Amino acid sequence: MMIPRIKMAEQKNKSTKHYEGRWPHLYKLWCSALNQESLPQFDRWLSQEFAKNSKYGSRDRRWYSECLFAGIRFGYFSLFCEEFFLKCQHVNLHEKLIKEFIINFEENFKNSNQLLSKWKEITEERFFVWIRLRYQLVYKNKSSAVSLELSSENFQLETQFFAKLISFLENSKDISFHLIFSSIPIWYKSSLEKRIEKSNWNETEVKQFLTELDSRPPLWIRINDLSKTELITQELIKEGFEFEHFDSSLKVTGAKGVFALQAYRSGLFEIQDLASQRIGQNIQVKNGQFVWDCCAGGGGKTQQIASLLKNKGVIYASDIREYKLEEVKKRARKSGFFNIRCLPWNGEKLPQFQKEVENRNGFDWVLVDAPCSSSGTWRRNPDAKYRVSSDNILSLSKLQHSILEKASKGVRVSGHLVYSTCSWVFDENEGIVCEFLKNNPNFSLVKQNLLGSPHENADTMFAAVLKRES
Ligand SMILES: C[S@@+](CC[C@H](N)C(=O)[O-])C[C@H]1O[C@@H](n2cnc3c(N)ncnc32)[C@H](O)[C@@H]1O
Repeated sequence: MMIPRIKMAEQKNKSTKHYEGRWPHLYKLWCSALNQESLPQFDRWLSQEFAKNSKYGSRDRRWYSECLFAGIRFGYFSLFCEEFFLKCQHVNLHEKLIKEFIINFEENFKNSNQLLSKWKEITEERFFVWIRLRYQLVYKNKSSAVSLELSSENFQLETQFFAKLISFLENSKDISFHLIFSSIPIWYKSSLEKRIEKSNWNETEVKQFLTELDSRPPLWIRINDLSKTELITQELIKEGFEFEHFDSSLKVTGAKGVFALQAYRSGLFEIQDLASQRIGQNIQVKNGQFVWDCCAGGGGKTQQIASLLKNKGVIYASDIREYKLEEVKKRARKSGFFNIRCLPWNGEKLPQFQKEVENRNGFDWVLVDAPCSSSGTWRRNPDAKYRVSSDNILSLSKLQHSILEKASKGVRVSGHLVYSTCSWVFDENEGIVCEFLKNNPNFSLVKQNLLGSPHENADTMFAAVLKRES
């Protein structure tokens, strides 16, 4: 395989040759990802690959990880460029031509299977030409650990074509152009238009939202017990991390992970995105109250609620996947929370809670952190944007509506129902809440908000607080 000459700016004192040696390995990893039965959950798949390849050092891993994530992040864009280039490289580019090509592209690529089979047809070298050109634009504006540059004598035609195309995509008012530039499948166009309209986003907010998708989000941690803040920050400083403090949250930057820290191992803090923390903050529990976290997953929010309750109240954690509840129990033990009771639930009839719940006529708080498209987590998991198409959104919203309806039966009079997702799609959020309120006049809306990006440097999530009046 021909390896293009490249210049790497990761460490200026290292020879270019050193980095060139990595490209064949990168291509092999990329092929292996594409040869899975379906698009793998990328972060999980990559850590398994690294575990199999102990020969990769930590710098190599960081480089491969950044490049492969860029591959997934900008894979839709790369495919668009390659198809467009092959068809129109000798033609003068103009807005109408690009528009027509986008319509054609949308027709041909309607789901992840179609994308995946086309990605397999493009040589890895050509696929990464567009990725590298696109990635450079990110690098210009942000400090990043890795930079990829194409040598000027290689791929000149592609580089010139890219520059012309980008000037159209960046300067157009057409939302389809922005979607292509941000490598978001066009099938999200109507959802994004609806979000812009309903949230009344101005141009800056739209730009901020789309630009933040270009790179990974920062690492956010949540302090379990504020009285231990000093202990945590001391260890972070000692281990060379930098951080910014926001109430009980810290934005942490460092060359290594935080898993090895004593403060993490002894449960003094949890890794939790800021937007996810904002959801938990809606649950304003008082000492002694009862909470049901009915889609608890691995227990991120269960832990947060437990830290608010300080063992003076009870939390039931449920999920359809029982193995996830094992994780909830493990984390509870680590953090010293003794008031978490795990009970599987399949989203239908209420589970058999202990008598204590019946005695109180239900829960003070029920949290429905519903399964969703995960569109708000694309920065972290860019593969998620290809996994869901418009049809999936429809079936997801039916499931969300059903779970919310069933879970609401667990709320006592004057208690609260909190509905949340890690999605920015209106039909999974405000749309569900609106339908629920129509069917349940005994509930009223206290508040509903989109959380995180574009207003905070975090994922984008949604939370609505409803009160049972009678
Ligand atoms: C968004 S995740 C929850 C994340 C979790 N609350 C956290 O903070 O880490 C949604 C969860 O809903 C669960 N789920 C999906 N369908 C369900 C159903 N019909 N009934 C109950 N839980 C369901 C999934 O297994 C998944 O763990």
